[in-house]
Amino acid sequence: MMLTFYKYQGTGNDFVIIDNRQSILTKNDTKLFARLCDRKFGIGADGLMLLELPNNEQDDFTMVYFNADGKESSMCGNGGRCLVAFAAYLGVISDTATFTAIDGPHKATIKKDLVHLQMQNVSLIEKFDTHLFLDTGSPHHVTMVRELANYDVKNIGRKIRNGAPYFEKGSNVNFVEKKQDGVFDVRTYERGVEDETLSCGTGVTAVALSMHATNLTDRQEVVVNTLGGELKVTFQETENGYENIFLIGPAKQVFKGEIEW
Ligand SMILES: N[C@@H](CCC[C@H](N)C(=O)O)C(=O)O
Repeated sequence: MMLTFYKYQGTGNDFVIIDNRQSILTKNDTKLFARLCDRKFGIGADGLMLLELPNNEQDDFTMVYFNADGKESSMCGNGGRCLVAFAAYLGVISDTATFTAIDGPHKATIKKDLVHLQMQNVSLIEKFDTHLFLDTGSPHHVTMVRELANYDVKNIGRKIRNGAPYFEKGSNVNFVEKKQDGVFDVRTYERGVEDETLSCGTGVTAVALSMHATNLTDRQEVVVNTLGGELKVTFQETENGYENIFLIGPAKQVFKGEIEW
């Protein structure tokens, strides 16, 4: 049997997307998802998403996200932006979307080819001597480094991801360098891909909030450069933490295809 799929990328974080409104696949098809994400034996991607029917009257669709290892995971910011672009391509939405992902409800708008995705509020940023830790829909360890371009993200990231206090559950790990006020470079080791990816949207969001929380910028509009391109994060600091957080950037369809399954 042939399965129709779509390939999308958001600043180089790439995804297989399947229109699952007819429930052709289930969440238990984890071996299939891992095979489709495999860069040698499948299509190749950092993750896979199912666009499913909404579970309530407000939503346009439901987002279900799996890492490249085939396991369902927490929120994917770049994935969410790509799924909004896919929903527009399908005609499920025009230029605004309301959908639910594993971390709760999201709103998004498409403006001039950029997807503005609202992320969950963040009330807790844990500060340690060497790093910060926060959850922006997915868990993120954020640490400042020098000479980011030459940094061994894969090996040092893997060690932190597997070490205390994260162990098997893991964390994504972001290495950051300040470029100028309100502009930061980041490279991310992603849990579930178990490698560096070109970009991580929840990671970029975590970096922007962390930089503000540690006074490395007082701007509430932060530019974060990833290896795959530029993302912007806007937010408001309130007495409850950070609210009205938006992750803003491009999301492009790369190709459509069919694969035997
Ligand atoms: N690439 C993502 C994050 C995907 C989830 C992550 N790998 C995890 O398991 O925590 C993004 O753009 O946010």
